[in-house]
Amino acid sequence: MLQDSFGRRFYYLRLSVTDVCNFRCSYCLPDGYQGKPDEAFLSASELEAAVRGFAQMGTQKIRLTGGEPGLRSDLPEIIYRLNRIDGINNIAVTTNGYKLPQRIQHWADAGLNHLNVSIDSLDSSTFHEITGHDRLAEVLEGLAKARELGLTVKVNAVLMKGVNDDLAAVLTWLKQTPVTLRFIEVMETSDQAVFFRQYHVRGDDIRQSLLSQGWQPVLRDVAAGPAQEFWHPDYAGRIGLIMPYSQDFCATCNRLRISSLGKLHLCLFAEQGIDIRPYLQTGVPTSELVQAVSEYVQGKKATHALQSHNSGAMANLSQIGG
Ligand SMILES: Nc1nc2c(ncn2[C@@H]2O[C@H](COP(=O)(O)OP(=O)(O)OP(=O)(O)O)[C@@H](O)[C@H]2O)c(=O)[nH]1
Ligand SMILES: C[S@@+](CC[C@H](N)C(=O)[O-])C[C@H]1O[C@@H](n2cnc3c(N)ncnc32)[C@H](O)[C@@H]1O
Ligand code: SF4
Ligand code: SF4
Repeated sequence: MLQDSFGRRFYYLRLSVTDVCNFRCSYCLPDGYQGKPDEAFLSASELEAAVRGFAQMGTQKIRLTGGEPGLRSDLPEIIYRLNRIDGINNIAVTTNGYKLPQRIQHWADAGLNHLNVSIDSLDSSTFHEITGHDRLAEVLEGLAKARELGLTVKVNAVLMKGVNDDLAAVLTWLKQTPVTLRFIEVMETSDQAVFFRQYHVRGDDIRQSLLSQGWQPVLRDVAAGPAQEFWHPDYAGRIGLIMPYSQDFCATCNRLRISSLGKLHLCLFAEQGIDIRPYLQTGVPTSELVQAVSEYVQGKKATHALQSHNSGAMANLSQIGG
């Protein structure tokens, strides 16, 4: 089992399948995608080779992210291939929900079991303002379809002071809607220092408010993401908080990341990654990947350095998929 020098084990692998995105979220790509859309992103067979290796090292859960993973036309094939690998029991996608009603059936047919959809506001004009797209209704329709297809569905909302930090509106929605909505504290990246200063708000006030209203913490699974989740007997949905600025956030880190160009990153805010693409080629034994990763992971740091405004190489989260 893959383990770092602090005894943390890695059950969860996040794969960015593209860094291209069609949205312009204010906290991520406010001017839209600026890179080259024809970069050589890892192919379905390279992704499969990577996941075979990581499954041998104890990975149980794969999340496909981006950029916008839905822009990869071979996403159903990728899901299908990864889903058949021994040891992998969870395949998840994080998406902005663009054309979700048309796409979700294909993803579900390929074996997707979990879907996280970014919905920063349940008000359509605020959603439009944040993302640059007037598509809230489409995204909500896709989300409902995903639930009908039996997927576990979660919603991500990046918490922004004065924009979407109204807990009451979210609670009204969760009363009847059986999904988990997670507020994510906005994280500072090198492109977005000014935005961060203006909009960052701590999730802890929401946590206190939830506890005082009878919400109770949910126990985390070993392969769970970083959210602290809460449930309430009077609500169909749950609420989660992702608070990277809170103490000990990184103590339970159980995940590694591979960028769309094949670099393994030990942390979302690492300075660099190592190129693992050479290990993913036909004829290269999986043991070579396993050895390289097992050695590299020993260099994983205890925590990020966001408190000192150091975001490592992270200009924006679309580079590696959050
Ligand atoms: N700092 C930090 N933020 C993270 C980490 N993992 C997830 N996040 C943040 O949470 C956001 C939402 O993550 P998702 O892609 O929905 O995945 P997840 O939270 O692991 O999802 P579940 O597996 O469903 O719990 C990411 O885009 C990041 O903004 C992490 O390891 N470190
Ligand atoms: C980078 S996106 C990639 C997947 C897909 N495009 C989406 O938006 O769901 C993954 C998640 O990162 C979150 N995110 C992006 N930039 C962020 C930031 N600076 N701080 C916190 N979360 C951020 C987004 O809200 C989204 O939920
Ligand atoms: S958060 Fe996701 S949808 Fe929004 S710009 Fe970034 S990558 Fe695109
Ligand atoms: S910031 Fe880095 S160390 Fe901390 S939880 Fe995220 S990936 Fe893990």
